[in-house]
Amino acid sequence: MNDIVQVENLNKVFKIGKLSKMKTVHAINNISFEIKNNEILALVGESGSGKTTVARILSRLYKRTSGSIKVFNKEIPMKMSKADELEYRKNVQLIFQDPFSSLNPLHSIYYILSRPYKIHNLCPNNKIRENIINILNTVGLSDEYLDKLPHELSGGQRQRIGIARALSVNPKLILADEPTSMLDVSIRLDIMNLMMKIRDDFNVSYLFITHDLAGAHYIADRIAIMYAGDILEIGNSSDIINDPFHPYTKLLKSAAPKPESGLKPERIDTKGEIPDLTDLPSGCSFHPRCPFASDLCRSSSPSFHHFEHRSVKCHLFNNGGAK
Ligand SMILES: Nc1ncnc2c1ncn2[C@@H]1O[C@H](COP(=O)(O)OP(=O)(O)OP(=O)(O)O)[C@@H](O)[C@H]1O
Repeated sequence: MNDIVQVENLNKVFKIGKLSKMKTVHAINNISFEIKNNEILALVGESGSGKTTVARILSRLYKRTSGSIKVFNKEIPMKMSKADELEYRKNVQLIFQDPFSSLNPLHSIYYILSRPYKIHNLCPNNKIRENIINILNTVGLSDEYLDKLPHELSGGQRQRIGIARALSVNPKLILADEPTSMLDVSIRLDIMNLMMKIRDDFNVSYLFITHDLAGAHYIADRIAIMYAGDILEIGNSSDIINDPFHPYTKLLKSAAPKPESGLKPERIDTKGEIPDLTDLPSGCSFHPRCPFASDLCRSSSPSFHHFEHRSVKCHLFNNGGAK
């Protein structure tokens, strides 16, 4: 499979506060990953681990502090011409978490879905309506929604409109930032199934951001586990869920709430919370919470150890890796 996106040594810091009280938030700390053609990569982690920041950098809503981003093997510069920016946004679309606020309440569904066709000049004006109806059908809605306002739709229907809007420009990559977290449990599966069908029918790749390990297992080919702006384990979904290697992945699995997901609870003893990103701990960022932490973990940052279908950033694997 060819890579759609290659991210290398990505960093993002935010400066917060003023003058002498200014602090540096280390939101993303030197992460690397790739998303392959037709692949769904899930980014999983607790609140504040940096998932949304990654999506915002990839969608160019945030500027990266440093690091390299390649799309189709072409380096994406920090600054782009307007034409290149438009082309980039056509290829890389974002679906938002909140289907209630991501659609302008004053505009009809027709108007909302017509914008991408006009902005990107995708077809003659007299073809827009036909294309919108096709895309509505693709996301499981009919033309009776064209004249409705967003408040007349359910959360699931609104998220379908968000997906239709993203899909209308024929993107190569969709960045889906917790697209199901605000929906009823019964609707979540429908939306994930729709996204998977779209992946197959339109050959798009996704970066799927979620707190929910079970949801990630359901939809994703590979999972990257994020903690304090870093990726601690990345690899094949089934391997990571059925047999997590990193102590933090084990912790996430043990906290996964859904017995019907097939996840077997495996409690590990741990303490504490995600570290202060303005004052990251020395060594491994997870060591203050890790029941297996040694002096080495406190003093030295681990590098990745590579296994057949995954990579793990943990000193426990230094000697080939007893788990
Ligand atoms: N614009 C900003 N200015 C300052 N700090 C920011 C900004 N955006 C994000 N952060 C900080 O960066 C860190 C990562 O935030 P981010 O929203 O990416 O995490 P997340 O994993 O997506 O969390 P959640 O699941 O709650 O959305 C947090 O400490 C957050 O406070």
